[in-house]
Parts: sequence; structure tokens; C-alpha cells
Amino acid sequence: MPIAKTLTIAGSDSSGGAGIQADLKTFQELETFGMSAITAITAQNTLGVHGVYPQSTEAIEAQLDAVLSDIGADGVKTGMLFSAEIIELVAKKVKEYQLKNIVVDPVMIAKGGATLLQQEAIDALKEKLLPVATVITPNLPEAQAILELEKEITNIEEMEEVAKALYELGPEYILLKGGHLTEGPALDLLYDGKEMTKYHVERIDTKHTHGTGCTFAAAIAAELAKGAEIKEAVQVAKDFITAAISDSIQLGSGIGPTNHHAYQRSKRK
Ligand SMILES: Nc1ncnc2c1ncn2[C@@H]1O[C@H](COP(=O)(O)OP(=O)(O)OP(=O)(O)O)[C@@H](O)[C@H]1O
Ligand SMILES: Cc1ncc(CO)c(N)n1
Repeated sequence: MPIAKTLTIAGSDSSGGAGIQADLKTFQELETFGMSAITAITAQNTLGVHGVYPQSTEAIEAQLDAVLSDIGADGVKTGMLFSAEIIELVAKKVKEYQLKNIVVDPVMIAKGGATLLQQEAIDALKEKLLPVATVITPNLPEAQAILELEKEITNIEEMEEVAKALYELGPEYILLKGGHLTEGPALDLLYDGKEMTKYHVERIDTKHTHGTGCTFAAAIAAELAKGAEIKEAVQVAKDFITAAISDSIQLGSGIGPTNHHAYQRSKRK
């Protein structure tokens, strides 16, 4: 069988734990052929984001056209898109190349607080990209920003309401991540317009969670690209990220990365 082709459209993380680097590692670990279009270069380490250098829309469009006009993609993950202009370009390319299996991780703010999406780009995200997404994977603060909610989301009942409201914006599925709930298990919610499916695991006691969101979304894209149904794809992604966090790596003196190889190693045991 030919190998499934996966494309990440995201920012580069020089420290290797998040962004393009996390996505490519995840694509490889899940046995797909990973490709990339870099939207921005970040100078980043475990202590935070030290610089953001967005690429021109011309450079991003050239990367997308080069890959998609020749090789194509069976699954796409979007991460840091930074500006309304870049979001509009990506939405245009999704339509132009009739891309399928689009996982939109609406990255807004890095764990250290740096802005990875301009505030004024949230409207473009809502109007242009969410309607063409197969699945979106917001964390709770991102969901709050998209829906312009004043109050924080603090429990599962509120998460269910929020998933329903996000569904109205047009994605085929909503995967709302509850990693930011302060208590209880690391619970995520999948909503398909009818049914809520819950994925929960014991919260792992570690601060080394740099890149968890990117890795999780990339794993969903890889599984969808290989032909998995959404529930199955999310289950593999959940197992993948749980293994990666359980075996997270203490590098640098801040928030270290997860171990992208942990899932495959645990399967071999
Ligand atoms: N301490 C933890 N233990 C177990 N699972 C976790 C933990 N923290 C996060 N997760 C899981 O990791 C996945 C990513 O969720 P999270 O909410 O951390 O994403 P995020 O905030 O978007 O990450 P990022 O900061 O990289 O963008 C989810 O499935 C979440 O439940
Ligand atoms: C480039 C990049 N994308 C996404 C995130 C969010 O984890 C990050 N820290 N850096």
C-alpha cells in the first residue's frame, strides 16, 4: 500500500518540541510521509518564545503550491498561522486543492504567554478556516477566545455547551481539549453534531508539556490520512500524547518537550 502523505502548515520551533518539528516527528512515528509549509520561524526554547519571524504569504504560497501540485496530501494539520492574511491563504488553498482530513489546531498563545496568532486574526479563523475544517482542536482558552466568552470554562458541563457552540461555526467535528481544567483527569470531548465522546486519562504529574497540543493534532491528522474514522483517530492520538507526556524529556531549565517516540516504544514491549 502506498504511504499516507501528511502536511503540516505551522510555525517552526527551534527547540524541537512544538510546531513543525513536533508535527514531523509525530507524522514519522505514525508511519506517514511528513511534509511542511512553514508560516513563521520562532526562536524558542524551554524558557519561552524569544522571537517570531513570520514568513511572507508569497513564501508560504510557494511551499504549498510546490507540495500540493506535485505530491498532494492525504491529511493536513494547521498550527501557528499568525495573521489573518496567512489564514485566508490557507483556506484558499484548501479549496483550490480540495484538501481532505484538515485538522485545525487554533494555536493562539504559547505556554509562556507569547502571541502566536494576532488578535485581529480570530475573525478570519472563524469565517474562513473553521468552515473548511474536518476537525478543530482548541484548548479551553482558545475556545473561549473563538466564542468571545467572558467567563472561563471550568467543568465538563460547560465544555459540552462550548463544543456545541463551536460546531455551529462549521467544522465537521469538534475536539475540545480539557488539559487546562485545573482539576480531574485530562479529559477531551469529541462532538460530531449528535454525540459527545469522552476521552480521559489520569492527569500525569509533570511540567514538561511543551508541544502537547501540536503533537496531539498532528497524530489525529496522521491517523485520518491513513484512513481511520474520527473516533479511532482521536483514540490513537490520545494514546500517543499520553505516552509522550508520561515519558517527557527534561531538557533545558524550563518546560521540557514530550517524547515523540514513547508510543511506538510502548507498543513494542
Ligand atoms: N498533564 C497531563 N496529563 C495527561 N494528559 C495531558 C496533560 N496535559 C495535557 N494533556 C493532554 O494532552 C493533549 C493536549 O492538550 P493541551 O490542553 O495541553 O493542549 P494545548 O494547551 O493546546 O497545548 P500547547 O500549549 O502545546 O498548544 C490533550 O489530549 C490533553 O488532555
Ligand atoms: C511554533 C509553535 N507552534 C505552536 C506552539 C504551541 O505549543 C509553540 N509553542 N510554537
